Order: sequence, then C-alpha cells, then structure tokens
Amino acid sequence: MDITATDEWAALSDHHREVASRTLRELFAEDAGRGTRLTGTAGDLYVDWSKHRVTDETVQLLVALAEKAGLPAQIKAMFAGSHINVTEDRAVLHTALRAPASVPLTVDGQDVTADVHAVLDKMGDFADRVRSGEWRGATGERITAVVNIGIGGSDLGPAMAYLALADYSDRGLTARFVSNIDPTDFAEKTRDLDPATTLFVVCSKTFTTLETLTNATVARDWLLAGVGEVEGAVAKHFVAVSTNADAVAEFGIDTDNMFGFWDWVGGRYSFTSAVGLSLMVAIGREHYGEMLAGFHTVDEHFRTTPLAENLPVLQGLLNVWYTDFFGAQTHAVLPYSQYLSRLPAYLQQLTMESNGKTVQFDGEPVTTSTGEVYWGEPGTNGQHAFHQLLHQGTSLIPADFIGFGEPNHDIGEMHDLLMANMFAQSSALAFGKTAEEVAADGTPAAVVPHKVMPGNRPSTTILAPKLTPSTLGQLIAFYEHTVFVEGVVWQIDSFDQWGVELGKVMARELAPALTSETAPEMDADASTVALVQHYRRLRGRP
Ligand SMILES: O=P(O)(O)OC[C@H]1O[C@H](O)[C@H](O)[C@@H](O)[C@@H]1O
Repeated sequence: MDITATDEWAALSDHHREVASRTLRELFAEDAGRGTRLTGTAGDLYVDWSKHRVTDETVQLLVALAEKAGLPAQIKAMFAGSHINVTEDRAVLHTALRAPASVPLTVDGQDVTADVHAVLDKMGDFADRVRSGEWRGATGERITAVVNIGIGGSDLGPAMAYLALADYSDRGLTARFVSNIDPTDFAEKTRDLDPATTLFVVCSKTFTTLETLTNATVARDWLLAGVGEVEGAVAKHFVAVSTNADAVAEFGIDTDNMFGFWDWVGGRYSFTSAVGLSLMVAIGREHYGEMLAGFHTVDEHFRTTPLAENLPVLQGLLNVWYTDFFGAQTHAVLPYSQYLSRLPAYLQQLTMESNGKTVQFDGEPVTTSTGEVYWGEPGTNGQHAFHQLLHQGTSLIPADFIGFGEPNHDIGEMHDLLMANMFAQSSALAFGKTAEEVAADGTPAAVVPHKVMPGNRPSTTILAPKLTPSTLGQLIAFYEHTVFVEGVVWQIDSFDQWGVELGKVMARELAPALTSETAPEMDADASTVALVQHYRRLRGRP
C-alpha cells in the first residue's frame, strides 16, 4: 500500500498547512487546558505531549492514519506471535520475554511461556550463585567482575541499564562491557581485573559476530595466561548467551553454561532475553524481575489502550507527523539523569536500525521519509553544548525530555535545580521570546534580533517518580513500541537489518589485504585501494 495515496494522508497534508502556520503560544493562549489535557500516564510514566504542534484534530487525523495503516491488527499480530518480521519470516515476541508465567502463549508449536521462564529461572540461579560466591573461578576464588562480551543488541541494553541502575548493583561486583573490535576496548576494560576472579559472558544471538568472537578468543587467552592451563578454566570463567548452541560448543563453552533465546527475539529487542544476564548478575534477580515487570506494564498499556490514549502510539504518530509533514530529520533525547547517559546510544540502535529503511513490506520503495537520526546527551550538559542549535538553529528537532521526581542522590538543592533546568528548556523551546520582550529587557536594538528566541519547537516530557528498575523497564518499552508504530505507518519491516550485512562481508574480504606480508593484489575501488596502501605504509608493511 502507498500510505501517501490514502485519503487519511491527504487529510493530514491539508491539515498540516493550517497547523504549520500556528504557534504554540497561540495554541496555549486559546486553550490553556491543553497543558493538562494533552497528557497521559502509562504505568508510572507521566507523558506531557502538550508542547507539540498539534490540535485535537491533528491527533484524530493521525489516529485515523494509524488505523488505515492497520496498526490495531498489527499490534494484535505482534503479541500473538504472527510472523510480522516478513523478510525473515519470523515472529516478533520480545513482549513475551517479560510476560508473567501465568500468561500462556504457544507459537509455531513452541510453548513460549514455559521456555521463557525456564531460561529466566536458570539465569536467576546462576546470578544467585555468582553473587553469593558459590560459583567460583578455576583457582577457587570468588568472582568479583563480570565482563559481557557482545556488540549491538548484545551489548547496548545491559550496558545502558547497568549504568542506569548503578544504585541497585552489588558494589562488590563490577560489570564491564566489551564490544568494540578495537583492541583498546578489551585492554582498557580488563586492565585492572584479575583473571582468577573474572567471569566472561559471551553474548551473541548468532555467535558468528566477528567482533564478539574475536574479543572472546582474546579473553580466553587472557584468562589462560592469568590462571594457567587449569582444568576446567574455560568452563568456570565463561558462559554464553546465544541462540546458536552448536557455535557455542565449538568455541569451547559447555552448553550447560549457555543461556538460550530464540529467533523471534530481534537483536535490538533482546535486552529482556538472556542478553540481560550480566545485568541480572549485577543487580540481582529481584531487581531484574522488577525491571521485567516494568516492561510488562507498558506492554499491556500498548496492547490494550485505545489508540488515541495510547502513549507509545501517540509518540510514534507525532514522530511521523514531524518526519513526514514538517521534514524533521533528527530527534533529540535529553535525559535529565546522569545515570541515563547511555540511553541515547541504546535508542540509536533501537530506532535507527529498525526504521532506517527504503523498502516497504511488499518490496516496493517507500513513499515517505522514514527513520529519524536519534541523538542526545544528558541534561544539563547538553544545554552548554548543543542546545543553542535547538533554540535558534534552522532545523526543527523534536526533543524528548526525561526526568524524575525523586533523585537517586539527594544532595542539597541539586535535583531541584536539575529539574528546573529541564522544565525551563522545554518551555523556552516551545514559547521562545519575542523581539518586543527582548527589547523590553533593555537590549540594544542592534542585538535584539540575535536574542529573539523563535520558539514553536516541539517536545515531549516524560516524568517518572524515580529511576528504578521498574521505571527503566517502562521507559524502554515505551520507546520500543513507538518504533513499531512508526514502522507500521511507514509500511516497513522494523525487525530486519539487511543494511548492516554488506559492510560485514566486505570487512572480512578486505582484512587479508591489510595483514598480508607482501603487497596485496586488490579488487576494490580506487579510494579503498589508496587508503589500504596508506594504512600499510603506516603499519610499516610493503
Ligand atoms: O548478537 P549478535 O548475533 O552477535 O549480533 C550483534 C548485532 O550485530 C548485527 O550486526 C546486527 O546489526 C545487530 O542487530 C545485532 O544486535
């Protein structure tokens, strides 16, 4: 289907002309009630979307578009385990990873509920044994460091959450995350670790990823150099998280120490699968369970709430509104929490790998813009760096402000000042400051135009009581479903990622030309040949 050829799209195009000429100042002046009316809650998340360039009619029209695109049926299909990942012919069931054991689900003959909870129990037992000191290294010492080796979806979720939930971690047990094939990553993350007390979690859905297998091999050498060729050293210091038991066994990890998941969990949606193992070891099974329950709360909100009050649906539709009707290309994520400093990186994979597509489900080229470039930094740091462009630049950049009522560390007035900054930023973006207001401050006439704040820059504010395992889970589920909503409207498969394959194949093909002892014969483009030659000179190779 060409979504842009529908009456619903045409109605939105007409409506856009009208709304684009309105300002948030006007919209609020006409309807002060929108500050409380255009808000909602999902679990503990209070979401204020009143500072968006929309009217009630916009929302109705966007919801009509979502209906036309088949969103209600697609939501049902996802939760039921239909193969909505059409290009890989797979179900998409990350929501089943956090559903309670009491919710039965059988898909393609698999008792999904039983399998999910069997792995969760196994993870919980393992986490208990490591945390209690029952699980020991090859020389009999207690484990004090867990190093997750994985990349992309096998890294970003637990790495982001480990930072976010630092206050919930057992401080006697450090977790580290090695992802990059840059040797610096492994070297830096292990430089102060003792092999005898370090446990590696090799985390890879496919167990074929070059970066992860290379780092895992390096880790095995580092371990054996440290503890010696002690009987069972690898078994005591390596566990695996994967869907590929054969490759795990081939690497030399006992499959009894493997935590499985399934092909219906996409890499970037795998955080709540066994991929969360290192996090569970760090924060313990109870906190981990609270996080899963938080995810489930928002999953249920998404599954059962009518579209017009469904917060991930609204957020996803607003993203479509700006991307396709206002021509926005990027989206800022501004957590007012230092603990959420890796959230933008996590969301980059979730959103951009999901919706960076140019072809529809049906193989036809897309007819809309798709995807947004997600980026951001914690507030208030971003204010002193890039907010200038948000306020006075020429691009329209929708922003998400994320804050919490209760601080994790209550020191003087610091948290109140942090939050005052957050509220001030979204207000300044929305309402700006006119030339008259600037002049009234006594600003010299020549400077007035420079100090005018255009305003009319949209944002969502998400406010939660406190950053906890539960609210973190709720927040991530909110974003996951937002991405899905956009994908359905754009008629794209948000669960495949064919675009990353070519570069991987080419890197493997190119590697021998970099490492060969003699000058290589290269069958590559002229730029790449010249770059490789220059690199070889830098490395002292012929
Ligand atoms: O978990 P793995 O199989 O090692 O994959 C790790 C990552 O690499 C791939 O290139 C994909 O683009 C990601 O979606 C995935 O999360």
